Amino acid sequence: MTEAEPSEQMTLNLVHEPVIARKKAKHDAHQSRPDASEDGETDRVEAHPSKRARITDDHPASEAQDFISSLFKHNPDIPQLEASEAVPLSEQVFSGQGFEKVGIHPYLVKNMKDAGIIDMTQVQALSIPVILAGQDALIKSQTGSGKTLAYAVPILHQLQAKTPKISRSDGCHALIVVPTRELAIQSFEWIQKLCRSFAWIVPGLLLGGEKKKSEKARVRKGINILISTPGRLIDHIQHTQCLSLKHLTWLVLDEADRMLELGYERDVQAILTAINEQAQGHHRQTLLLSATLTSGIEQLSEVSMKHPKFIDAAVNEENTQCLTALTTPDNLKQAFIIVPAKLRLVCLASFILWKCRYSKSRKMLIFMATQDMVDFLMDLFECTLNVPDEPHPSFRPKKSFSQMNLTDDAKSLVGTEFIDEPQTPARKKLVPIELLKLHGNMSQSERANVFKTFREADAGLLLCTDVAARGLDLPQVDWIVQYNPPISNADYVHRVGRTARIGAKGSSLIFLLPSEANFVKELENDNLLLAEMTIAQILKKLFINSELVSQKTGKLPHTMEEAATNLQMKMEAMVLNDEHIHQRASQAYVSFIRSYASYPKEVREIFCFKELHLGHIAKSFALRDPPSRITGIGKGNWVDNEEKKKQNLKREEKMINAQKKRIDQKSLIMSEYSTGFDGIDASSIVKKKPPTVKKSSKKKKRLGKKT
Ligand SMILES: Nc1ncnc2c1ncn2[C@@H]1O[C@H](COP(=O)(O)OP(=O)(O)OP(=O)(O)O)[C@@H](O)[C@H]1O
Repeated sequence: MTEAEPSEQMTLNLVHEPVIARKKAKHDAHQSRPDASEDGETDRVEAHPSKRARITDDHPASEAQDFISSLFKHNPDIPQLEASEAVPLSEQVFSGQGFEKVGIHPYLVKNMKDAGIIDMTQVQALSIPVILAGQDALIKSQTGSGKTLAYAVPILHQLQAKTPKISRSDGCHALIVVPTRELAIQSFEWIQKLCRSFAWIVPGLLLGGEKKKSEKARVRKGINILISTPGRLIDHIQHTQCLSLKHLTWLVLDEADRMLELGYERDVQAILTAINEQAQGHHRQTLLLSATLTSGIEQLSEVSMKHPKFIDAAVNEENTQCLTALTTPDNLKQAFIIVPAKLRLVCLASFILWKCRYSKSRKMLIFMATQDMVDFLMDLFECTLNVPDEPHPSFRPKKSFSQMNLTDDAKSLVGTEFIDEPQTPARKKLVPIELLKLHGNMSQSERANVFKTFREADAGLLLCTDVAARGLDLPQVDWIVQYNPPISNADYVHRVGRTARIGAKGSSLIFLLPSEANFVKELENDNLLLAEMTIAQILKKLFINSELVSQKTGKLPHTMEEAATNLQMKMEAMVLNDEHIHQRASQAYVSFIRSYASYPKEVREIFCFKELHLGHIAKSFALRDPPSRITGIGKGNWVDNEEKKKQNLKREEKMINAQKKRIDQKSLIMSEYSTGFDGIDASSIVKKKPPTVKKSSKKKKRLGKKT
């Protein structure tokens, strides 16, 4: 691969001494960092722990060195981070009180009991009485703490008690707006479960992806509790005359802070305008919920709520922090790893093998920056991690000790040394890793299928974009990996919140480039404390368990570096030889570069485009082409005849056109939250200016009031 190497030759040292030295230097202060290793190991990694480390006569050192590509050379240094003073906020999950305590209807209590829900969580105990009292509320509690039931239970309790009984012809009494289709489905399923004993209350779901005609027919029949995504809802408000909001009493905006971002505020404003027009004079209660409430939420509360009550489940006598403070579950172990660009891919693949094949923790979510990255890595891992290695055809393994019909005496003469030689691995039956992907550019039926499959699976790996970052309740996820960092601390909290839900244990790992190391500090400023994991910790597992032989010799690796190189080579060979995967790799690379260039300016100092070494980044996509060749931009004079040149130009043009659709971070993320609603220009609906998000310390203080 052609790379513009830095002038100074730097070699990444994978043996553990520097880490130990660093640990020593940090010593006392470092004790505040939790230990990253989730299986009770320390950070210590023996450089060459097993018999494979020995270089025999058949494998002279020079040959072993040959195996090592430039993966471990010319990498930037890994910065040493100071220990943090941050003290994470703690939030109690359960309240220790039953739902009867707040006067909830016994049938509702029974329906919850049937689903294994007995005691209220802290946020439920705080919110339900406020909602029952008819007050508007701004509700914040950590991810996975039961906010759905915190609003659904009191709404249903009041709906069933209405006299005369509500009927389908009334239209919508409660409207629940959520940012993604998956979250809409999930909330709908819960409301359906709770409604079981109240047959006259009809919940309904509008989320696009389904024919609008059949959605209209369902609206015409009558829906009392309507759950929808914003775009689709506006479409119906505009075009479905039978959608009646005149009896609307409850408006719930779940993931309220998300509703303020990325153009959603216009949709929300349009929904509020429609409700105000149709339900004039009718008492309305508005509830805004999220695990993170940014200061901008106050503008939304000002336009949509009257004298709202602020509920923060983390606030208690000891902790009086304001509503905008970030909290993660106590049972979540968070770690970061600083990986130079060239080693990113192999570290990710090794981490997947470690957690999804070699250990018991086997349900993992990996967040990526773009849809193209998800598509590419899905295909690449399917073809490499799930396909056993073929030994090199010319390789003739020596007979193993057990294959030689030696007498016991002869065996003792030969000695056990002989067994220790690296052999062609026995053709073990490979346990495939269940790979799934989820992003906003998939059909609704595909998305629904993946969501259902992953939710029900005991093990598996879901590669996804931020479409899965908010609200999704996926049981027993062991690991959250952020292969690309999020654009804000709040997004970090939502992503890691897909694990360690409702008191369960979970772990998370974020990959950072050396130039991005300050993101750890940024998180610490919000009292989010992460332990450091090292590259050696990950690659050690690959080496010990290696099923990957060298493509060159067909033999097992002798060192950790060699094991990593074998894996990287396998992936590079796949990209090189498979036109489809090569195309995907190139698109993924371009999409990554574009998304990186458009990080919001608040974090651009950390995610600085100029710090990217594009040649090294290309390696992290298993591409051997020089960057100019991948993007088609720049000098790269790499074709040797006119015909080929034309073909390549065409290919590049096609690729760049495809990329134009996903040109910046904002539109990228908007597409992730696509509601399935096409062809409507929100600006044509809303004339009123949306609430602008300003930072105001005074207002922050007001948000900080205790409930
Ligand atoms: N009182 C309870 N007891 C036991 N489990 C509960 C209780 N309330 C909710 N749960 C369960 O907790 C899980 C998380 O609930 P929910 O999805 O509502 O969390 P959330 O706070 O909305 O999370 P997020 O902020 O990620 O959206 C669900 O599986 C739900 O069934």
